[in-house]
Formats: sequence, structure tokens, C-alpha cells
Amino acid sequence: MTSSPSDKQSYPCPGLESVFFGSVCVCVCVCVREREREMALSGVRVIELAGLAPAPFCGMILSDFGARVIRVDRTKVTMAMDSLARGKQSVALNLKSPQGVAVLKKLCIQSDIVLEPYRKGVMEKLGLGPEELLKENPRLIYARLTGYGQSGSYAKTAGHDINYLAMSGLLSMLGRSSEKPYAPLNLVADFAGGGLMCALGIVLALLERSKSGQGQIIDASMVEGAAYVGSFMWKSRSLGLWNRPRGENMLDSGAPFYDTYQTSDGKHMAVGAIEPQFYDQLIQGLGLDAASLPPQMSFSDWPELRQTFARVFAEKTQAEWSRIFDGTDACVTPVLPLDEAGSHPHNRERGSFLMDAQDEVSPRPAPVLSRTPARPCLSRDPVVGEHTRSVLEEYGFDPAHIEQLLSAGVVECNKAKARL
Ligand SMILES: C[C@H](CCC[C@H](C)C(=O)SCCNC(=O)CCNC(=O)[C@H](O)C(C)(C)COP(=O)(O)OP(=O)(O)OC[C@H]1O[C@@H](n2cnc3c(N)ncnc32)[C@H](O)[C@@H]1OP(=O)(O)O)[C@H]1CC[C@H]2[C@@H]3[C@H](O)C[C@@H]4C[C@H](O)CC[C@]4(C)[C@H]3C[C@H](O)[C@]12C
Repeated sequence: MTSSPSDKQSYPCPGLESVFFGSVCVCVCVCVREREREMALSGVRVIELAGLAPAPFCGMILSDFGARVIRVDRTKVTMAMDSLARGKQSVALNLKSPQGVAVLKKLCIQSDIVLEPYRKGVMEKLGLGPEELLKENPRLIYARLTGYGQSGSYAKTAGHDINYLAMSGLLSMLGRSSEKPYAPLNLVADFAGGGLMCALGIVLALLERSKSGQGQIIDASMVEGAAYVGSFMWKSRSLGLWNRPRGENMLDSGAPFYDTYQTSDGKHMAVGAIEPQFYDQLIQGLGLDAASLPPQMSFSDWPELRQTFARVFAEKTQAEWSRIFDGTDACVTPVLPLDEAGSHPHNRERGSFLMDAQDEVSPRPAPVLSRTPARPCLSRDPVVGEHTRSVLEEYGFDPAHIEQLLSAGVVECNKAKARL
């Protein structure tokens, strides 16, 4: 990814007209109505209660694919911590006031989905539990995204990704030989097993509602979501894939042909040459004589084989190795940093990354639907409370009531600051 405006590269914005005037990227964000009309989740209304990371990711997925996502933020906060806010609108509402609870109730019962990120019992305490809301709107899909689920002794316990990953069983398998378990960022529980799994649950419930006309409650536990994502680890044990200690198996950094290697310029190459026919191409690309090497699957020789690969990879730069292996089936690819992934030729050809109106590059929504693709909004994220008035008016609050809520501090209306 370019760092200076002068050598900015163009990023095709799917479904958006992006025009470069010199170094200024002008993204004409398809208007909200236009976006909603053409996408899989067009017309679906979501109330997302502001959470930390999993729920915001779930909300962003729904928004990218056309849903109208209204995030309910706390009042008296200077900035939203939601970096996954694209396409969302923000209402600032104080739920510590009975009037605030009444406002949220009215928003929820007029929506299709409520997405709440709090620990068990919080919404019930507010009088906004599923029983309450589903009574008023039987079509409501009430998504509850938590760490431990709505039952069990940990249900009210605080936690974060690493705790849920640990409780899922998967963390015990992650880490190199003779090292302690290692959590891969907050990817597996927060995002894969949390936000993404919850989005799947919501779409499943929407599909079911199209037949039954009924809403339902989604109990999305990140422990269970992460474990479910890792089902292969449980169900492939009979194949003998995980018989050895952590870090000594084929896919957990034990195998020299499934690992990363440093190149002479301090970068790295990723090697995934599992099948014999691909492994042969790896050996060929490295310029090694297969006859002089131990057999690929000789576990006891893996440390020696790894040393050989490490020595050879250290002889050339990442670009040189990419030229050698590009176009082969050796399953060898450059380890790209975030700010280079978007400009790799393959990713550029597909438009796998996009640039928003703030010149920020991020992944485009996946997967790509051929007829109703996601059309992510690329204009700036909402300011906390930016849409309070317009949303309340749209949801049937009269102007005098809105003014009263404002003056009572139940809601807040904030304006976006002009960008200089
Ligand atoms: C965002 C960055 C990445 C974080 C990812 C991290 C690794 C995770 O794993 S996130 C997943 C966390 N777990 C869950 O989401 C599971 C379900 N949720 C919970 O279990 C809990 O919510 C909880 C444990 C996460 C938090 O518990 P808490 O007690 O705080 O809250 P709850 O019990 O849920 O109750 C909510 C209460 O709030 C009331 N409420 C809700 N809405 C409103 C409203 N609108 N008005 C008024 N009141 C409201 C509600 O009624 C409840 O009240 P009661 O309790 O009375 O019932 C982050 C990574 C680093 C962070 C930054 C860093 O920490 C530095 C700063 C620290 C500073 O304090 C904040 C800013 C930081 C910059 C901080 C910012 C971000 O968090 C990070 C960048």
C-alpha cells in the first residue's frame, strides 16, 4: 500500500465510483437507499448495542451486505471505539434512565434484529430481555453475543478472546514446540467464532422467519463458536493429525514443509507443500537434490530438513523467491504485511482490498455474491450520536418529544467535525 499521496494506487471500490483527482480519492459512496436496494440484506433493520469487537464486526458484516445498522452508543463518550463502523448510523442513548430504556424498546420492536454484546442478564435488568421484546414484536431476531453463552457457571463472568479460546480447547493446540500456548491475535473467538458466527445465526434466523414468520433468540457463545470453527481438530484426530505434542504435528508448525522461513532481506516466505507432487516442486524451486534429503514424512528428520530449508531460504530475498515460485504448485507465497497485501498483483486484480474516503485500506467484504454483491459504504464512520435525531424521527418520535429527551440528557445529538 502506498504511504504517500503522490504514488497512490487506485483501489477498485466495488459498486462505488472512485475517481482520483491527483492524489485525492473521491469515493462517491452510493447513497444509503441505493445501497440497500441492491443487496442480500436490503431492508433489514438492525439495532446494534455498542460493544467491544465481536458485535461491531457482526454489525459491519450485516451493514456491508445491505442491512441498515443503527448502533446505540452511550452518551457522554467522546469517541466510539468501534473501528468496524462502516455503513452504520449512531444514536447516543442513556440506558441508565427509564426514558432511555423506553426509547430503546421502541427502536427494537420496530426493527428486525437486536444485537446485544453484554454479559448475561444485563438486558433483562433493563427490562429489555427477549421475553419482553418478543412479546411486542414476535418477528424480532434477538442476537445475544457473549463469551460463555446464556447459561452455565461462567455465563456472568468477564472475559476476552484469549479466555474463550482457552475454554474452547483450541488454545491448547496453538504454539510452537516447547513453547507455551499462543493466541493468534483476537481472531478466533472474537471474530471467527464470535462476530462471524453470530452473523451466520442472524442470517439463518432471517431465512427461517421468511417461512415461519417467527423471530427467535440467538445464543452466540464465543467459546462454542470458536470450538465449532475448530471442529476439524476434533474430527480429524482419527487421521492421526494431532497425535504428537503441540508444535510437532504437520499443521501446527511441526512439519518443515508447512512453516515460514526468513529470507535474506529479513522478510518471510510461507510454505504449505503438503502433497508429494507439490513437495517435489518445493524441493525443485529450492534447488535441492531430493535424493540427498530424508523422506518428506520422516518425522524424526523434520528438524534437520527444517534447518536445510532455513539455510536455503536465507540465501535470496523475498522478491527473488516469489519470482521462483510464482506460477508453480510448490505452495510457496510471500508473507505480506497488512500495508502490502492490497497491492500484491493477485489481490489487486481481484480488488480484494478497498480504500475508503479517508484513504484507509481495508479488506472488501467476503464472499462475493455474483448478483447481489456487498456494497460497503466507504464514507467516514459515524460520530457518536450523529444520527440520533433523524433516526428517532424515522422511528416515530415527535419533534417535541425528541427535544425533551435531548434537554433531559436521555439522548445526545452530535455533529461530525469538518475535516480540514
Ligand atoms: C476494542 C478493542 C479490542 C477488544 C477485544 C478484546 C480482546 C475482546 O475479546 S472483546 C470481547 C469481550 N467479551 C464480550 O464481548 C463478551 C460479552 N460481554 C461481556 O462479557 C461484558 O460486556 C464485558 C466483560 C466485555 C464487559 O463487562 P462490563 O462489566 O464492562 O459490561 P457488562 O457487564 O456487559 O454491562 C454493560 C453495562 O453497561 C450498561 N450500558 C450499556 N449500554 C449503555 C448505554 N447506552 N447507556 C448507559 N449504560 C449502558 C449496561 O446497562 C450495563 O450496566 P450494568 O453493569 O449496570 O448492568 C480494545 C482493546 C484495548 C482497548 C483500549 C484499552 O483498554 C485502553 C483504553 C481503556 C479505557 O478504559 C477505554 C478506552 C481504551 C482506549 C480501550 C478501548 C477498547 O476497549 C480497546 C481498543
